[in-house]
Amino acid sequence: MTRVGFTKYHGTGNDFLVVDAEEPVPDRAAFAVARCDRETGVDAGARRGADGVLFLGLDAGAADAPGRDGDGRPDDPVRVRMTLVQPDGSVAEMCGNGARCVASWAADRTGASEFVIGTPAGDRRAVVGDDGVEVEMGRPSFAPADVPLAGGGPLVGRSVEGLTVTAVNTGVPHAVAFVDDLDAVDLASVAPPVRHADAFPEGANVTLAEPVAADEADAGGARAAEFRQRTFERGVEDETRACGTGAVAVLAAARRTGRTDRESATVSPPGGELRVTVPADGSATLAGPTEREAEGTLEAEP
Ligand SMILES: N[C@@H](CCC[C@H](N)C(=O)O)C(=O)O
Repeated sequence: MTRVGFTKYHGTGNDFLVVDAEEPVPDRAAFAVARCDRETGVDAGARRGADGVLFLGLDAGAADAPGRDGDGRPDDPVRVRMTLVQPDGSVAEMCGNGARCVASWAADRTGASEFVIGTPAGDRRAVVGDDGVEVEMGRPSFAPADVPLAGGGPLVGRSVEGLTVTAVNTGVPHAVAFVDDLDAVDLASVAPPVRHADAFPEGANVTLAEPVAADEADAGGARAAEFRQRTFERGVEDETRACGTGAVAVLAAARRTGRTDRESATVSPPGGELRVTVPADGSATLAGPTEREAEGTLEAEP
């Protein structure tokens, strides 16, 4: 039996097995389905199983010590190719917390601190610093073709399966609903009908957000600076401890629906605290801590 090496990382509780893309895994979907299972999957790190497997490829030469090219200029950022295979075997176009873990893994491997991560949603720059990892997340889009939506115009503050949602693509589709009491919602019951609604031909992650703070000077204004977040993830088919594309979706939807006019906010999923920016013009960013939890080997064929 062939064995492959893995490392486990998490970003604010969103946990991933990381496997070098060179490793001989014959069926990545079957590997992810088996290893991510919360009951029977990999017993490593804080929780058994995982929210996905990141198959990563470092570009040739990236493992060299970082420094300066022969001409004295700093090296170009190291390129890493990222493929996230989810617990149901599907491949996600983008994953914000996954991308933060990718940068941590690449930093541990190379000693570099700046990376360009190649994802199916496009290239994303990432910087590893003392207080965490920041990733560029691209521009959130509400355009029906981008989300994607089944038809009509943008879906902003409209009822889908009983939940008032705003649909936005932040690398993957999210249906964002603002609620007064996040803890009062039975997400496991409310989310699946929205996740599978006809409005979303490719499905959607379902993200709930509760605005929790507006400073005194802003009383009465649309200036929420902090949100709590919960996300039911497509591909995991369950609630996760954190979702980075979801955190960006919260601020993008809050701006779009007039709940805040701030370009930056703190978004807190159950697993920790994320810093998000959504500028009026330009790429969103996502920043927060990551942690390397465990490493080992696994049979390549489950
Ligand atoms: N956990 C992720 C999102 C992963 C993709 C999602 N489940 C989907 O299929 O759209 C994040 O941190 O962004």
